[in-house]
Amino acid sequence: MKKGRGRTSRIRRRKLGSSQSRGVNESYKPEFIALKKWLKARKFEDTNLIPACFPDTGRGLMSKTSLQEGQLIISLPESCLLTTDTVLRSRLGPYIARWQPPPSPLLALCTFLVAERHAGDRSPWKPYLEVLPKAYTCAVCLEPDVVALLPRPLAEAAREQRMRVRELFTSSRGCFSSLQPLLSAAAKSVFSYRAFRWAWCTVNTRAVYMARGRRQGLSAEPDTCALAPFLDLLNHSPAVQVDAAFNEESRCYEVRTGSGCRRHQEVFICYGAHDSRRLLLEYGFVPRASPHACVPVPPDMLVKYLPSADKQMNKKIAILKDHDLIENLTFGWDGPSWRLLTALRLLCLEPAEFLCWKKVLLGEIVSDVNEKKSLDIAQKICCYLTEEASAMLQKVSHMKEKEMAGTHQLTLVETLWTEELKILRASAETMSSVQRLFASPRCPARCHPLCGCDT
Ligand SMILES: C[S@@+](CC[C@H](N)C(=O)[O-])C[C@H]1O[C@@H](n2cnc3c(N)ncnc32)[C@H](O)[C@@H]1O
Repeated sequence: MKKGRGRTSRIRRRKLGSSQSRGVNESYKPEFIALKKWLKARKFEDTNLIPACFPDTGRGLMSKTSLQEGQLIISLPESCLLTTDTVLRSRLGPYIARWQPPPSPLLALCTFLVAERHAGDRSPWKPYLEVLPKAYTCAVCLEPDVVALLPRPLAEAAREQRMRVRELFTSSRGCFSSLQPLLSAAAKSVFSYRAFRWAWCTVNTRAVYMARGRRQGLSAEPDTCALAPFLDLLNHSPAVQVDAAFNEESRCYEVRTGSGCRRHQEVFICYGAHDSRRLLLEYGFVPRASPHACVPVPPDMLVKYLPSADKQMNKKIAILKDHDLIENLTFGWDGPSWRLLTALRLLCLEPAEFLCWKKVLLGEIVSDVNEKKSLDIAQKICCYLTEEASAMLQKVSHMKEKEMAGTHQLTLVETLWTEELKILRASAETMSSVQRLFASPRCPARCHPLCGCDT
């Protein structure tokens, strides 16, 4: 019997499949039946994908058959897409066209979503609106107490996002009230901040990229978002490649798989090479064990463990700035990034070595002393960030116990810190093994990339 083809391995494989990715079919649900009927009426041809709920990723799309590399998996006719043309051609169009200053494409889409949701049964988009999430978890929706638990730069970005959405809402109030003749309730209550934020999150987390020219009646801001019913049930995986674009010939938005997919597995697309913090900020989720995940080092941490008396420090910092090496310095699953290590090597140069700074920027190792010092500093920074992550996790756990904020939001933050802690521990481990090599007087096995071995 061939290895891995026996009964035991089949059972093991089945168990793996069920715990990791097997989804529960949701296509029987009334909202999906209605959506399918609506799509069919708009000439959408049935696909091999069905809505399902997955243990790790929640609601997504499952393949009924195995998919080949390069296969067309969705082809959504233009009539199913919700774009600014949909808005301008709708009953809202003549009102929006009179707004001064002209609204951005984003504002037009958000306004349409709020008005159509309010229209309920009267909206031709009802079957689509019915399957949209009722609530979101991207940063703008997080409670202030939860935002305060995020890593500092992310908390700042979250507050900035909140301010931006608030500002867009406040500055558009006059425009919303002009829609009163179309509404069956007071414009103020229909266009509440909550309703507007829901619409903003819908566009931000679900729209596909579809660049179009400027439309009359709208501002000059880029018009790049289209809502794509059904297609927007696809979840993100950094591991897949897809080809997705509007096909001018077929007039359909098409998605082709770049990698195959087994029957009954979740089908993913890739939203971009985003790290976990960005995914939380923009999409409201944190993937587990993502290969793109990393922990950024705040620029002020770089010099925290270096002697303040270093007379060349200002020059070194200026060089790092000139060469764009002061930001995007990270720890990853396999240790400090090349950028981080290069920045530290430069900062750790002894006065006599300073003339070699160009070599450092080219990736050369100047001396064992410099290499060891850089690694020691990297380890200290990693240790500091590890302690910070552990302390934050304790805080989150305390808040969960005392029910001081929404459990779902707290769990999201907890997942982020837990993932970062895992990365930092993996990084520390890699650095320790290299440091051990440096500790031995002769180092016959200096073959790790961090060793700088050039054989
Ligand atoms: C375009 S929608 C995908 C469909 C969505 N899951 C749904 O039920 O409608 C994007 C949202 O799906 C969720 N999502 C996408 N990829 C995910 C993943 N790998 N793990 C967990 N949630 C994910 C996030 O909430 C994100 O904002």
